[in-house]
Amino acid sequence: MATDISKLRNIGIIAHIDAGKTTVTERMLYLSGAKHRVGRVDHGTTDTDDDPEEQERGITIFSACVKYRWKDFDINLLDTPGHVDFTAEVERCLRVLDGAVTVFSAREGVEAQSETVWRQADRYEVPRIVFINKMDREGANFESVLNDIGPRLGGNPVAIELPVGQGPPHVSDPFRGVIDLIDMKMLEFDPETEGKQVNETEVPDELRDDAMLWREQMLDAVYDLSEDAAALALEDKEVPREMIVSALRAGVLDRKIQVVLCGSALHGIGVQPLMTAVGNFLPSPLDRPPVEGVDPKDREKTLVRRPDPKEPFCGLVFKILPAKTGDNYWIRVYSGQLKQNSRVQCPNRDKKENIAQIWQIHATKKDRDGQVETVGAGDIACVIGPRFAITGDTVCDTQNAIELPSIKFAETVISMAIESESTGDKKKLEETLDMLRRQDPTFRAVENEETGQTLISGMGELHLEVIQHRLTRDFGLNVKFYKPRVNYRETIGGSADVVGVCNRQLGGQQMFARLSVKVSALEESSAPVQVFDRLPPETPLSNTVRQAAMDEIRERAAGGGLLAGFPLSGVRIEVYAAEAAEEGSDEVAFRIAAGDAFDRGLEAAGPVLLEPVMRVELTTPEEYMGELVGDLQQRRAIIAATESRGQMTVITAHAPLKELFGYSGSVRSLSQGRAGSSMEPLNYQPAPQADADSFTM
Ligand SMILES: Nc1nc2c(ncn2[C@@H]2O[C@H](COP(=O)(O)OP(=O)(O)OP(=O)(O)O)[C@@H](O)[C@H]2O)c(=O)[nH]1
Repeated sequence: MATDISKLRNIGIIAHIDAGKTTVTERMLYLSGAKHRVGRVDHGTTDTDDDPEEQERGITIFSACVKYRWKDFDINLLDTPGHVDFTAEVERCLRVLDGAVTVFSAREGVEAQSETVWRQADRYEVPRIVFINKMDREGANFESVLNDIGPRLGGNPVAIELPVGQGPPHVSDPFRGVIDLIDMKMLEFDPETEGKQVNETEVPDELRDDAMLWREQMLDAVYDLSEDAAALALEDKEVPREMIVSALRAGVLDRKIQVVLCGSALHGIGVQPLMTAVGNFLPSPLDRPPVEGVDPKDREKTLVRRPDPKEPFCGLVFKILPAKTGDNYWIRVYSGQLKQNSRVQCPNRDKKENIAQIWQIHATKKDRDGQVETVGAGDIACVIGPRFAITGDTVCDTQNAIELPSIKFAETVISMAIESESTGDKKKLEETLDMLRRQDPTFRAVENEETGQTLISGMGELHLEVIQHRLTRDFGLNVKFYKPRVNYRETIGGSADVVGVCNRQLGGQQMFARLSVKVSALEESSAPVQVFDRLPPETPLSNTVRQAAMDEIRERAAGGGLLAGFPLSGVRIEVYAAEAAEEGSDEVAFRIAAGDAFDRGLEAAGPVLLEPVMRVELTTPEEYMGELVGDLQQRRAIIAATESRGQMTVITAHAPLKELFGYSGSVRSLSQGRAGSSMEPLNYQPAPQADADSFTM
């Protein structure tokens, strides 16, 4: 177990699909001494695991995070899927990792999806290093990828390696190793040992001038980052190696630069220097800012926790995996120590949780996975025992509670009603949905007691398809699925000034209240509803009556819009005048007037139905462009960008989700399987009038 936090690295590998994330990961685990497990990670074939220990314990190794040692560093490598349809998975990893290796393909370079993950990493302020993979591929071009990182991603790459040759064996100057620009050594990786054996030699004469030029470029970056190094350079003195490394490290940690390395993970070239670079240039938990949260008892109060074992314990649940022996809770510990057989607080659920067992999952056989008694600040571990927390929840010391910001996941955009075919299955379905919901924070399931159906919601058609398969195939449930529909929202088109009135006999008494309300549309139609009490101080209302009127408006707004009760957004409601009578102007009267004002205001401001719009990315050979664009236009899509990348054209379009059901299948058939598509929620936009009318007819 790691005790020296300064040597601990919590990292993820982020990349476009196919850039080689899995291959790089596998190679790192292999080189650090792990058993080679190709194919398991991305194919999810853990159910065929032949490791009896894994089966017995029901823990799926390599699913969330593995620990390995490289030199004197302890690395926690988090698994991040590259597929944009599951960006939530990437979000949760970015939240708990300290640094990342971004992998690009030397052939395809910076792809659209690389931009998505790069920007996600920017948002979480994650320091990065870059690995340009697939240097052995035909058409590999190190310099062109390097030069794209600035303009396309806003990065500032600094090469610390230079490839020796590029491309496959049959080209005149194939890729065969790298030159380390810091130590000015040539590194070659023996294919006989799958690259395990590294031969270090002097830089050959014919490459020396070129390498010196590249080293100068690297040193220019060092001078910008370190005054001491710049001063030495001015005096024409050699900058010591340690100073170069520490200046580059500081630059990476401050997110001013990204050091760049290259290789071919598939052929075991260049991976050891990458592993060393993870230790040298990526942050330890001590290098990251302390975490901030709020005091659950006084949410105005900000609390801070440092990665110090002496601080009170706090951690974040970032992944939950079901297991026969009790769900596996993956926790990043931010401060203090988490102890086995202890109880911790989960402020998000207002519950106490048991910590029955703590496991560390090692990648190497010699370190055997093991149960540990404690896990310290900065580290990541798998815990068995909790029952209430869901992904994104905080767990903390019961006496020193703190609630960390939860992981933000996008709202669901698609729903489907489901129903168990037999009453016997009903309970099992409920339990399974509950388990899936805890595992997957972007999945919702709400039971409708009137119809007995459950409405499940997710991030897209593919997401619900995956859930559907899991329910029927993995859990053997007999479930009926209805047609999916998009999740609409409601807003208003304009503004209105209205008066809500209550003037009626109720229980033999005359009730009276009038409330003047201004309703207006917010600029952002998806912004939460704002309700303001702007009644002047001289208003003749008691605090309770006034509060009742405001509560009524807030409750009505939370109940949804006028068209069909879909969630309401983008609306501001200001209550600015009230009139009461001598008698009969109590809470009930003002609640009635407030409800009336709400309805009139929304009606007068013009209710608008909003539909989810997706950002679609389509990659196709030129010849299918016409047909695919025609198909997109029929789906009410707006083409936002068209770009040619090598032999492929990449189209970015914005289209309503309602028109995209079955889209990936249609792309495949229109292009004979040659084009591919991916989509992610973009925003909400007004739906066609006919759709809105269908709810009011
Ligand atoms: N020639 C060559 N092929 C590579 C290299 N690295 C990976 N590949 C191949 O590229 C393909 C994609 O590699 P993966 O490691 O699965 O890529 P990934 O980024 O993990 O892809 P996803 O899991 O789909 O996100 C596979 O066929 C690999 O064998 C490399 O260095 N050289």
